[in-house]
Amino acid sequence: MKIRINRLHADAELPVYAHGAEEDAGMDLKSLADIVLEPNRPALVPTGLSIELPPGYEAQLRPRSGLALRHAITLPNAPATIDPGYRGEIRVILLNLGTAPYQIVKGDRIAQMVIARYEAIEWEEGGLNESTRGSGGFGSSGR
Ligand SMILES: O=c1ccn([C@H]2C[C@H](O)[C@@H](COP(=O)(O)OP(=O)(O)OP(=O)(O)O)O2)c(=O)[nH]1
Repeated sequence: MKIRINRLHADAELPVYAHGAEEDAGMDLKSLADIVLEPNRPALVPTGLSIELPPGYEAQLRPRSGLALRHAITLPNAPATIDPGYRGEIRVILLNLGTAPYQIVKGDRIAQMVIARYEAIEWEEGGLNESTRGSGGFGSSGR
């Protein structure tokens, strides 16, 4: 499917699948700025992109596993939600869980974006059907 996208800055780059749409779920998002990530200080990183998702679709932003493993860089709000009605710039909240500052350079791939369908639901109040689990949870079935 086609999704409308705007570059809000001449240097903004469209997200791409690294191995093609058949093999990847996530497209890499690139930073539009040089930013130093200080340990334990969330930073808002611009992408220079805005999109128009059809109703029933969201974009989810997720960490890149390489950055997470090698540099302890994550998205504290992952999976971040980009709503179909949002027309502003997509920005990525990055958090450095390491102990040393980490330099993000303009053009670095900082996160991945997955386009996902969701159900728009209405609540129906009333009796709930019985189930085997019932109200058990939080380890009730043992280790
Ligand atoms: O990492 C993120 C998270 C959100 N957004 C944008 C798109 C999203 O549609 C909008 C609102 O996000 P969210 O609903 O998570 O924010 P909120 O804290 O609940 O604020 P709001 O009251 O604006 O909904 O902000 C981003 O660009 N990056």
